[in-house]
Amino acid sequence: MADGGAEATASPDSLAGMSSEVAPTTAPDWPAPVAPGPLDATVEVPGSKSLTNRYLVLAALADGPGRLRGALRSRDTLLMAQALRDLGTTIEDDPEAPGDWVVTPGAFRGPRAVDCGLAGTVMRFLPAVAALADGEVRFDGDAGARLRPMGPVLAALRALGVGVTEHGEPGHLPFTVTGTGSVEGGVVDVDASGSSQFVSGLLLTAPRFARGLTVRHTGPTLPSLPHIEMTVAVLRAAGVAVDDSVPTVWQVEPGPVAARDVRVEPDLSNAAPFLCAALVAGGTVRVPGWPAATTQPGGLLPGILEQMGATTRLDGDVLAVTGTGRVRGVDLDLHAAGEIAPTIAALAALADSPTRLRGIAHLRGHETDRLAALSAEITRLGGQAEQTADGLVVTPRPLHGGTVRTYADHRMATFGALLGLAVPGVEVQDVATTAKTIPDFVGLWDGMLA
Ligand SMILES: O=C(O)C1=C[C@@H](OP(=O)(O)O)[C@@H](O)[C@H](O)C1
Ligand SMILES: C=C(OP(=O)(O)O)C(=O)O
Repeated sequence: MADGGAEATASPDSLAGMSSEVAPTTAPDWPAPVAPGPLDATVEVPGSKSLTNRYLVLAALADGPGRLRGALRSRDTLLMAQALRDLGTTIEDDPEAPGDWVVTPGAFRGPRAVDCGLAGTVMRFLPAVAALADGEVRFDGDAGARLRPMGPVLAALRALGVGVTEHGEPGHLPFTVTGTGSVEGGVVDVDASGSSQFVSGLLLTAPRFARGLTVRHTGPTLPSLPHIEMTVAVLRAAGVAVDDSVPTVWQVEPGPVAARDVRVEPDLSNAAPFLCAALVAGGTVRVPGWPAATTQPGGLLPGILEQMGATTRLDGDVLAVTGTGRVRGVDLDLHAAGEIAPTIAALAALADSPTRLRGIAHLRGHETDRLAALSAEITRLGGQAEQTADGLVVTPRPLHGGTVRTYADHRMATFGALLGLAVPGVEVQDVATTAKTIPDFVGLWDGMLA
């Protein structure tokens, strides 16, 4: 089971190799169900993608075996696990504790090839790990992954003396990192206006650099700060000293990464379409396991949904969102929580007044150009949505049925599902793309409506 070995659960792993280019042509469009009436549902949302992939990387860098409980098993996390295995880490299921991953660190090895799929976390978090390997590590992914920005990560590694060879468009996959077994570290400037993951990916491996690492952000904007705070929090929880007292500068001390036994929070961004369903259909949707405090950007959802007309209540660890079927438009700066923008855009298209979403220019480099995709798909169904320099303006109009194109983007599929709750005749192309972060999306959606 070490070194590239298959894990015991065969079926979820088969998702990891699933090509998002192939899926759309083989699967029929999914008829998105119309809400049967006001909802009264409890939805158990699987683990957080962002936390699972951070914990996997830190466990592989740790000073002994660790355990992840409640880890997400989806395409992005299975790709991360497989890549770490290929690099020398042992990641196994525990037959005594189904769902747990037991991670035993090993020396990182090259030459190897990493399949990033379309996962930003894999393509941005693993190049720094590969710099610790003793040989070449080639990175590539889906056709769509080759469009996603990578330049600042590659420039930072080069500035740190790590060998990087680009094989295609400069600043994009595919590329090769040539590790020598160690990285000196020091100080590096990074323009992270395109993605917070450029910073997170350097910080996660930084404690294993000989001198640690100081990362200074140089760009005009910084998206997804909660995700960087998440990186800092998981590092600190593993005993790593991180100074983030100066805004947009992060200083990671060199030192051991403690092996840990961690439980992964539910994915609050994946909870979003279910919670939003209560606003669209009326009634109440509950999500158990809601953390009292979190660095996930989905923690902002209760406040946002209240602005859009919901009432929310946290009862112990159960978040309940209640809607009336009427949605209010909003003016929102989503730079901290860009990954929930497609879901909020669906609400906006069904609202009773216009919505402006700001601060999300970087969504043009997500799984697809999400501003273009959202504008095109809202328009396709008869709505009105225009791109701005840094977001979208959505002006509600009566929508009609039609096929929502998903562009290999899981959040475009859940966007389509949400519209379908209120608009008869919506079909979602390639709903299987949801497997990127939530493999049983259709089952959970049907269960919520049953
Ligand atoms: O670090 C992470 O886990 C993530 C950071 C964010 O990326 P961007 O800063 O590129 O938006 C987010 O959108 C993505 O879904 C996950
Ligand atoms: C932007 C996203 O993913 P990634 O981690 O691939 O960047 C997302 O899940 O919305």
